[in-house]
Formats: sequence, structure tokens, C-alpha cells
Amino acid sequence: MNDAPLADSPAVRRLADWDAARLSELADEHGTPLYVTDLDRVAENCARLRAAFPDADLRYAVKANTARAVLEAVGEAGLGAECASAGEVRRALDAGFDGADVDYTAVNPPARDLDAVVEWWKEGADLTITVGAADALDRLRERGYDGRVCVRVNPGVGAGHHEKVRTGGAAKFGVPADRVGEVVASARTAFDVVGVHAHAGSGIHGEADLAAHREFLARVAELAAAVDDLEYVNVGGGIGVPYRDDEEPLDLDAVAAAVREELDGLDAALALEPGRYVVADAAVLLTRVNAVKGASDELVAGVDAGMTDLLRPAMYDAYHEIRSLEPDSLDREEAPVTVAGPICESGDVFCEGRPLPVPERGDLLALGNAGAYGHEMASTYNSRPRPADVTPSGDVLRERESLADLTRLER
Ligand SMILES: Cc1ncc(COP(=O)(O)O)c(C=O)c1O
Ligand SMILES: N[C@@H](CCCC[NH3+])C(=O)O
Repeated sequence: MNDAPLADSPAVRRLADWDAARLSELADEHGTPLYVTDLDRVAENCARLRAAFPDADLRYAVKANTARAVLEAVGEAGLGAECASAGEVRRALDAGFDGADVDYTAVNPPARDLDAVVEWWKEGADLTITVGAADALDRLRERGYDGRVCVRVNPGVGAGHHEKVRTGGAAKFGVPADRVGEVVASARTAFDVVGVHAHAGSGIHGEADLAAHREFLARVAELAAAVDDLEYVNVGGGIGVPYRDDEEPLDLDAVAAAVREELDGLDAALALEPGRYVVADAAVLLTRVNAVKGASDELVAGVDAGMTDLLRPAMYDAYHEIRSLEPDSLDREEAPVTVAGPICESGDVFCEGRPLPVPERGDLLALGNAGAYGHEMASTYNSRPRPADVTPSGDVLRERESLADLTRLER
């Protein structure tokens, strides 16, 4: 387990905590847009989770950030891996996770994914497959799988920062409450049923979210209590981080207390699969201002990163802190600024009318908390190659895609 000096590090890494001069050097050296990912921070966040949940089986939700170096840092910190596809399972195994520490959460699993995962299981990867429908059990049986299965239940309630990421209660996820007994009994005829799983949603942060999360936990506990002989109950991920600079950090101990209280009395171990919490504040996205236009009360700074590099603002209206890294930025006047990317969509803006130092062409800006669902959700829409990702010391985690990469698979 990585022994990071937790007491010395702030609970949330704000943009102001990053070394602006170093970020600027990295932008000069590697170009922009550029992700900068701090692997030490990943290890610290894992250690915080371990301190808050000392006895839990923690499995990092790989979907938040699959860079191999991130996966390796998480593995070294002693967490397992929760994977949403065969591709993620492959990445986790290749990054050195033991099969027994890997979960494949199969949501409407494509045949190709089931084929691949069952094949790796036959080759010796003793993973667990989390299944949310009787159908998926049949399809595993047909492929000769008789290993570890966890049954995903639909608790009927969810939580999270946006309706698009609240999964608990959404019809597509999990076995409906009134069918859990029947599905578990049928699964037990063919598989080793080890757990019950549910996931409320993502970005749980703040009093209201925590209250909804408690309701979710209580419901999961009720459903799990009706199932005998469970090794564990997995309450999913969802632990949020503050995105606004004036928001308080989430009290992890309060979350842990809520989980303990709501699951009290269950004769099963606790498992969690946090993604965002591990990586969100471990990365920033750097972007350069290409053009400034408009009057001082409605300035638009056109930057070289767009929704293809960081989708969250366009998709969820998500807030990301933005800071100018120019040494003189503190001396400049502030004005309401819209920061917009180069994509041909009006939704391609990172903020609208936000008070920022008056931007100039060539300025370097940083967007905070870009480590979770940032590079991971990048696309090549508008034929824009995906950005590079480097560490603060300049090691390249992911190279920038080239124009040739865009057409490499075309025939
Ligand atoms: C099944 C499952 N587990 C874990 C997570 C991780 O969530 P988060 O990144 O919010 O911790 C997700 C994503 O929301 C998920 O769908
Ligand atoms: N992609 C979402 C989180 C969803 C996680 C997947 N279940 C976000 O950026 O907030």
C-alpha cells in the first residue's frame, strides 16, 4: 500500500495548488490541449479512501480514467478494478491486476464482450461478473462460465450530479426488487453467487445528495438482507468531489459513517467501486487562447480545447474551475468571459460569462478537476485528434493522436 503523506496534502487539489510555472513549461514542451496527470495524487486519493473504509474491498471504477499508469498507481495502492467492458477488463489485466481483484459489471453485455471475458476466465483470470438481468446469466451459462457472479439489483432510488448519471432506479440497470429472490435462486443453480451490487449514480456531493444516497443505501441493505450467504454487498461508486472553488470538500468519514449505519446488521463484507474520487483532482487540462472577441462585458475567449477534449460541460453543464496561468493575470481586470472551443456546436463552451482576468491571445488557461471522465470521454469529432497526457515531471502517459491516426483504420 502506498504510504502517501496524507496529513500534508489538502483534501482537494484546487487549481491554485498546481505549480503554474511548471504547467506553462509543459504546455510549451508538449503543446495544447494537454492533460497533466499527477500520479502521486492518485495514490493519495486511494490512501484517503482506504483510511475512510479500512475494511472494505475497494475496486477502482476504471471507466473514470483508464491510462495505464493510473491503473498501475491504483493497483500499487492496493485497490482492485471494476470494469464496464471487455476492453476495460483487458486494460486492468494488462496493468497487472490479479483476476481475483477484477469485476466485470456487465450492463446489456455485447456478445463480443462476454466471449472475451469468459475466454480470459477460462485462461485463469478468476474474475467476478456482475449481472443485472436473468438473460445475462443464460448467456454466461451458454458460454460455459460457472464462476463468481454478483447480482446487480435495482434499488428504485438513485443519486448524483445530473439526471444522466443517476443509475439507481433507472430501468436499464439491475434486477427489479421484486425479482431479486428468483434471479438469485436461479443463478445459484449454475454459478457461485458471491455478492449483491447496486450503484446509485455519480458525483454524490453535498447534503441533498448524501440524503438521497442514504435512502439508496437503506434500500440496498433491505434487498441484500433477503439473500443468504453473501460474501459481500457492493454499494457501487459515486463519491463526489467539489468542482467549484467555493465548495467544501466532501467529508469521506461522513460517507463512511452513513454506509456503516445503513448496512448495519448485514452479515456480509462491504465493497465499493469509486472512480471519480480517485482521479478527478489528479489532472488538469491546459488550453491556449486562440482568439478574443467581443466587448468588455461579453468577451469570448476562443481556446484550442473543446468538447472533444473535455465533454462534461457540454454534456452535463458541468462546472470546471478555470484559471489563467499567465504571470500577470492577477494584475488584470476581471470581466465576464465565455470560454469556447473550436467545435461547430453552440454547446462547445466551458463557461459562459464567468468572471476571469481579461484574456489575451496566447494566454494559457487551466481547467481543474479534469482527471475523471475527462480524457476518457474525449472523441475525435470534427476530426480532432485526442490530446496528449503527461505527468508534472514530463513523462508521457498518452501521446497526442496524429492526423494519420484519425484515418488509420479506414480501408
Ligand atoms: C457500476 C458503476 N460503478 C462505479 C461507478 C463509478 O462512479 P464514480 O466515478 O462516480 O465513483 C460507476 C459510474 O457512475 C458505475 O456505473
Ligand atoms: N461521465 C459522468 C459520470 C458517469 C459515470 C458512469 N456511470 C461524468 O462525467 O460525470
